[in-house]
Parts: sequence; C-alpha cells; structure tokens
Amino acid sequence: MDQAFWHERWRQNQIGFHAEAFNEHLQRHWPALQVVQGETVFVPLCGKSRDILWLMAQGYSVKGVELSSVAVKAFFAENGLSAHECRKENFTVHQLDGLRLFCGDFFQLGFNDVGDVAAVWDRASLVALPPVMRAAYAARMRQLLKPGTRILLVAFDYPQWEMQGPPFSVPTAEVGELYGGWCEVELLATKDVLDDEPHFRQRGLSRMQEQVYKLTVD
Ligand SMILES: C[S@@+](CC[C@H](N)C(=O)[O-])C[C@H]1O[C@@H](n2cnc3c(N)ncnc32)[C@H](O)[C@@H]1O
Repeated sequence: MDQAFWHERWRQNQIGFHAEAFNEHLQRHWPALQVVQGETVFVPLCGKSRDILWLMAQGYSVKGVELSSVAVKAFFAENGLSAHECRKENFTVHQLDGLRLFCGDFFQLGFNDVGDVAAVWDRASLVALPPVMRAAYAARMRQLLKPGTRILLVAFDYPQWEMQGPPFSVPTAEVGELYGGWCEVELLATKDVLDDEPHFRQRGLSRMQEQVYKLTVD
C-alpha cells in the first residue's frame, strides 16, 4: 500500500471509495465538535471528496492533503472551481478563497502547514492505511495538531481475516491504542453497514460496522 498503489488506483479510476453524496456521519455528527464558523478544518488524504464543499458551505476554511494530482485536478474540474497553484517545499498547493489543497505526501506536512486547524474530518483516511502506516499516521497527527483540536473519525470494524483492506478494520481497541494516549476518545455512533454496502458482502464479509468517534487532543 505504497504511494504507487494509490497513484495506480487514480490512474485507472478505481475509486469505489469516492462518494457523490455528502457523508451522512459528517452531517449528523459535525455539530458535536462545536467548530465555530471561520475556523479551519483539515481533511487528510482527501481524494476528491465533496465533503470539502459541505464544510466550506458551513462557513469553514478547509485545508486538505492528497497524494494524487489526478484526484486534486478532478476535484477542481468536477466542481467547476479554478484554483491558483504554487509550489511550497514538497507540495503543489492549490488555493482559492477558503480552500488550500496540498498535493503531496501527508507525512511531509509540518506543524506550520496545518497547526492552525480547529478540527479534522477523517473519512476513509486512517482506514485506507495498513497497520504500520496507521501508527505512523496517528503519530504524525499528534505532531501536527494543537491541544483542543477535535477530530471526527469514521472507522470500520469487521473481521479482518474475511477481507483484505483497504479499507482496513480499525476496531475500538486500536482507536484507543492510536489516539488514547494523546486524545480524549468518545464513541458517538455505531452503524451496521453491510446491507447498505452489498459489495463488501460479495468480498466475503459477514459483519461490518461503521463507528464514528469524536477525538479531542489533550
Ligand atoms: C480511500 S481514499 C479516501 C479519499 C477521501 N478521504 C474520501 O473520503 O473520498 C484514500 C486517499 O488517500 C490518498 N493517500 C494515500 N496515501 C497518502 C499520503 N501518504 N499522502 C496523501 N494522500 C494519500 C490516496 O491517493 C486516496 O485518494
């Protein structure tokens, strides 16, 4: 699951994770984070997620990071937006009023890039990564985020032996291991999703739940 894997997925348009609709958990649970209009929200591993538009429509500034230039270009083209592009260290930064998308590797971001954010929307980002990378991802988040930052995290819980990720199963115990040492962890909701996502049943799953967490950085 290295960078080449994701570049290839985007090149071949194998992007079953992409959703046209705004995420239901985002819409339902975002108010629990109490993010004030005008504050900045970080969307890591953002793909061409339309949730960015939803967040902007709520009055937030958004910062995103995405490896694939195919995804970043598609985000702007498909939503009729045009951005100013500039180069900043390891990133091409695409910018317009209220939005800054870093095209490059999440692991190259520093506190100066995203330390000002009030909240994080993590959907299909942590769960896109294999175990060793998840530990590195959470460790990097810990370096990037200031105390008080809230994270709305959507994770999956399913028998990992029944299907190869991504998306990977990241059950409550692992969320605790990754975030419990530096965040307050609160499980907001659990939803059975196999009936709504029959392709996962076809991939061999007997059970799959989506779990929504509010994490608050200590
Ligand atoms: C499963 S997709 C989810 C995209 C988005 N969060 C959504 O909800 O549609 C995971 C995304 O992470 C991106 N990605 C993987 N590794 C990355 C890295 N190291 N830095 C930045 N983006 C990365 C991939 O290109 C892919 O678009």
